[in-house]
Parts: sequence; C-alpha cells; structure tokens
Amino acid sequence: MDRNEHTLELNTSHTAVPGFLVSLDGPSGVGKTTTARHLHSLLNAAGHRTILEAQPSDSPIGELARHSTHTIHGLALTCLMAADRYHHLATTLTPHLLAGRIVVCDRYVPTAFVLDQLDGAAPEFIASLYQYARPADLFVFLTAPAQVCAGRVRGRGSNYSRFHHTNTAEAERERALFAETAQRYRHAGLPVLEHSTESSPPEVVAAQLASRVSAVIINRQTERNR
Ligand SMILES: Nc1ncnc2c1ncn2[C@@H]1O[C@H](COP(=O)(O)OP(=O)(O)O)[C@@H](O)[C@H]1O
Ligand SMILES: Cc1cn([C@H]2C[C@H](O)[C@@H](COP(=O)(O)OP(=O)(O)O)O2)c(=O)[nH]c1=O
Repeated sequence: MDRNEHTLELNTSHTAVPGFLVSLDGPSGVGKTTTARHLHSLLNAAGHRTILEAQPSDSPIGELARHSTHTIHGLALTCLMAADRYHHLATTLTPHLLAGRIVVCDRYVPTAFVLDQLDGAAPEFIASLYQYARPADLFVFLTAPAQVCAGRVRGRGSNYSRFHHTNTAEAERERALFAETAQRYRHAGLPVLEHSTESSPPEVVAAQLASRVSAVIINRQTERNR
C-alpha cells in the first residue's frame, strides 16, 4: 500500500453518522452542476431529505477561492481551497449530516487531487492535507471524453476560472487525472461510482444516477437498522 492509499483509508468513523454525503466530481463541463441540481430534486421527490451544496462554497473564503484562480497559484491556491473545504465541512456539511440529511455536493476532495496536481502539488501533500476531511459516503465521478467536455465548456461561455478548459489537450489531462483519482479511491476501498454523461440528456443522466445512488442509500440505511 502506498502512502496516499493509507491516508485515504484512515478516516472511516463517519459511517456511524446518520446522514449521507454524495460527492460529484469530474472535469469541467462534464455536467456536475446540471446533474447535481436534477439529482437533488429527484432524491427529494423519492422521499430522501436532500440538501444541495457546492465547493468552492458560498462563504467569503469560497467566493475568494472561486474568483482567484488567475491571481493565486500553486500551493497558495491549494491551501485556500482546503481552508474553504474545512470551513464548509465544519459550518454546513457536518451539521446537515448530523441532522440525518442527504447532502449532494458539487465537487469535493477528489477535485483537489486533480486540480491541485495540475497546479504542481504532489499527491502525497494533497492526501496529507485532507487526512481530517470526512470521506464521502459515495464518491460519484462523472465521465465524458475530453472533446465533449471542452465543447460544453465553450458552449456554456462565462468561463472565469483558469480550470475551465476549452482546449481539448488540457481537457484530456484533466480527464485522465480524474480517471486516475477514481482508481486511487477504488484501490483504497472507498465507495466509487463512475457515471457517463456523454450520450444522454441531463434529465436522463440524472434519473439513471438517482436510481443508482438511491440503491446505495437504502442499502446503508438497512445496514444501520440491523
Ligand atoms: N448530459 C448532458 N448532455 C449534454 N449537455 C450537458 C449535459 N450535462 C450538462 N450539459 C451542458 O454542459 C455544460 C456544462 O455543464 P455544467 O453542469 O456547468 O458542468 P460542470 O459543472 O461539470 O462544469 C452546460 O451548458 C450544460 O447545460
Ligand atoms: C473545489 C475546487 C475548485 N477549484 C476551481 C475549479 C473551478 O473551475 C473553480 C470555480 O469553481 P466553480 O465556480 O464551482 O466552477 P465549476 O463549474 O468549474 O465547478 O474553482 C479548484 O481549483 N480546486 C478545488 O478544490
């Protein structure tokens, strides 16, 4: 086992907490925000008390992080994103989870493994930085080919972040790092679900994902009630 896998495995006491954290990660333009919104509605409609959150968060730290990718680089940006993530966990995610809610989070720690590496941070450093962050109960990785993601980013417009890749070569580097990160998480025994957004419209992608996510939530609830 290498050091990253070890660090990823350390923190598993969260499974005793009543709520359920579903994270959605994947390359820019893959459809995280669109899918997360649909998933939130579908899970609520299915009777799960669900909250929609996103990272960077809407706190002052998150707003600074979101709009600083052109002015803050490297380890400074890595640490700013981590400060936002720990603050978001303490002030928002953990209270919702303790109240037994399902939280859908648009980006979580897996994004750090990709974007912070693109900005020069070593994976060992990223793993160590997040050793105290509660793992998600289900890590969803949305997938699509790089040219599809880059095309969607171009079509969406309003690309204020350095990580909104419109160029297929950059999008491919990002896609490959997300695939590697999903593999790293799987290897560490964490619950990973990969779901393609390539060939179906957002409502269909989200409906298929909602039924996969619901099954995992119900399974967890059954285990807890045993
Ligand atoms: N399944 C899909 N099929 C086609 N287009 C999609 C799909 N999901 C999202 N989109 C579109 O792709 C663009 C990027 O989606 P968005 O949710 O903003 O991605 P992300 O949050 O991953 O950057 C948006 O214009 C959105 O409407
Ligand atoms: C959560 C997170 C976001 N970011 C960057 C990626 C995003 O392009 C940027 C702004 O986030 P956001 O406004 O949510 O855009 P996106 O739709 O791409 O998620 O912040 C990081 O660099 N590291 C992180 O850990």
